[in-house]
Amino acid sequence: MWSAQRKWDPRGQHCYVTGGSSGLGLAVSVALTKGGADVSIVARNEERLAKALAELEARSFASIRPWIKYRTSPDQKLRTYSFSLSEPDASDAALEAACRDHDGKLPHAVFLCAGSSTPGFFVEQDASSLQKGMDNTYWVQAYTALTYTKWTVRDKTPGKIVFVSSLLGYMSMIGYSSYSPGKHALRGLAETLRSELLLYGTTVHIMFPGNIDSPGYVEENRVKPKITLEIEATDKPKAPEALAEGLIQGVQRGDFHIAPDMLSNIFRSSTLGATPHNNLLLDGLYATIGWIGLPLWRRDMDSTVLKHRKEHSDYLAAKGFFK
Ligand SMILES: NC(=O)C1=CN([C@@H]2O[C@H](COP(=O)(O)OP(=O)(O)OC[C@H]3O[C@@H](n4cnc5c(N)ncnc54)[C@H](OP(=O)(O)O)[C@@H]3O)[C@@H](O)[C@H]2O)C=CC1
Ligand SMILES: CCCCCCCCCCCCCCCC(=O)[C@@H](N)CO
Repeated sequence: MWSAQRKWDPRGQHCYVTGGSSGLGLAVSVALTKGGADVSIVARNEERLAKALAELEARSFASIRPWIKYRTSPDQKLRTYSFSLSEPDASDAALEAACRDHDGKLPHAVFLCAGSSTPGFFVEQDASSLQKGMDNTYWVQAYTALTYTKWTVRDKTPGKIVFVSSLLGYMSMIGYSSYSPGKHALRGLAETLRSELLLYGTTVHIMFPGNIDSPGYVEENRVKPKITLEIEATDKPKAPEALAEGLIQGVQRGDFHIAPDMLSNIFRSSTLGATPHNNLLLDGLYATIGWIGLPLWRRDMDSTVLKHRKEHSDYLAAKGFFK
């Protein structure tokens, strides 16, 4: 048969979604619930977790089965767990709690959507804010991946790990010194694991989305430098639901690097290295667009930054930076 591998089907699978109480993670949780999966959501804030669960359990009077909106069966287990995933012990405890509710069995797949961004100028950072940056990009996903890998190997069950990086895991620019490094680090981790976890039959994916129209995006924009906002304006935020669909389709196609839109594909194809292609022909096309377009874009961005010198200096002076 030509269609050698069957498409991944969430039905009946236990999916563990970190950051599932908001934005992309919530949209992924909804999509997986619609797909018939058991969904375990992990995040910190209990109120938001409760709201997310209410959303998953929402009823719709428009559907043929008027009491159910997303569920495909009354047997689906939809659960939430409050843990801080930037701590190693709490990450283990969260996974353990979700296993406990599934007869001790590990999730079939982990969707690592948790993360956050606090943009700002590098000169305004300190050791603690840079470390927090790594906590909220890299460690918040890496600890779970580590424990999940150990436990699946121990149980001799193959797993599935899906990381969420960002366009800022392919490139970077002014304002992202506390965020972009951790998102690049996730790429390095995913690349290592794609290779190493072949030993155990565990599959690894990583997505690189641009701006997401999420509560987290609203939050980060409150502190985002004006110049960063200006440069980013090209990348209109996308609906979490559309990106969640792109994420799940990418997993189903077996893409290692999941690029949910044109920009993501351009950056992906321009920085492939030894990363597997998604589509040899199209990747060549995207790389060509990038080869021409990216240097022009970067030159334009550099001149925008340079034009901002005076305003930036005034800003630092007003903050008392020079005294
Ligand atoms: N927003 C954007 O423009 C972009 C975002 N991304 C990435 O996509 C992912 C989703 O972003 P977005 O949809 O904006 O998400 P939101 O900021 O809307 O939600 C983030 C989720 O992660 C949880 N979370 C954050 N930190 C922790 C932690 N330490 N422990 C446990 N849970 C945590 C939050 O819950 P709680 O706070 O209650 O713990 C919440 O459920 C993130 O990894 C983000 O970096 C990538 C590209 C663009
Ligand atoms: C032909 C080539 C054209 C290139 C145009 C490139 C435009 C890029 C815009 C930058 C978008 C930054 C997204 C940040 C997402 C993110 O992770 C943050 N929201 C988190 O803080």
